[in-house]
Amino acid sequence: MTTIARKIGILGGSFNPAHDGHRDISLAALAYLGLDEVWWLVAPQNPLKSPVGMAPLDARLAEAQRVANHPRIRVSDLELRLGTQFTADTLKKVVRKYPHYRFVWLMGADNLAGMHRWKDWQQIFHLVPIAVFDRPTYTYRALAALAARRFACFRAREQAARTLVTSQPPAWTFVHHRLNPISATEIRSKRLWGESGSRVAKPATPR
Ligand SMILES: Nc1ncnc2c1ncn2[C@@H]1O[C@H](COP(=O)(O)OP(=O)(O)OP(=O)(O)O)[C@@H](O)[C@H]1O
Ligand SMILES: O=C(O)c1ccc[n+]([C@@H]2O[C@H](COP(=O)([O-])O)[C@@H](O)[C@H]2O)c1
Repeated sequence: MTTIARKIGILGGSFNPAHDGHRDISLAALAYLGLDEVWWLVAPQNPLKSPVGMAPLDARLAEAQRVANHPRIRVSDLELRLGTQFTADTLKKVVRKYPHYRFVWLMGADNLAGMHRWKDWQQIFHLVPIAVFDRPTYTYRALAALAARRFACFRAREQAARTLVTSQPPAWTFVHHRLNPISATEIRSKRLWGESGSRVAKPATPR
């Protein structure tokens, strides 16, 4: 009897805080990519972002759990437990730790646009397949970026998205879906300034 490997999408992020944009692309990933689960890997600290204004990991995990609210979205502190900060290192360890699972890295178009600044970014393409979800204002920048151009010949048709997770990397696709303009930056600025526009004495931490 052959066992069918579980298909897992990994959405790495700062989740400072988590919001419906994360949930929307996770639900789209479950449906379009035919996944069993999506794991939200809440990053202790994105190496390219400032730690200033980054809420404590525990608070971000708790808020992510509240926002995810779905039986097939798991919120995880795996990077903390693995002791990794860079995605290439995380994915190497994850693939080794779960040899019977199949993984696909999920990210928004803004991340593809800047991926050539990540440590060992080309290695990431060789570790797992990648699904990029369109995001308002980033479509062109993402598809014109160095990562998209360098791996252009490994781009799979969107219609073949269901087979992406079991494809041999490098393999990636760009998913068009119902766009959501929300961002954590916008949420943080509203919390800091209040709806009236006057500055309020609220910390930039999740509720
Ligand atoms: N509205 C959205 N549409 C598509 N992808 C998104 C959206 N929001 C976040 N993502 C993706 O989710 C992942 C984690 O994002 P992150 O936690 O940094 O949220 P963010 O809203 O981009 O935060 P910030 O505004 O602080 O940079 C990234 O791959 C990002 O591209
Ligand atoms: O590995 C890197 O060099 C690297 C640089 C920037 C971002 N990342 C990862 O990209 C994911 C998205 O980050 P963020 O802050 O945009 O949500 C998250 O898992 C980060 O750890 C990784």
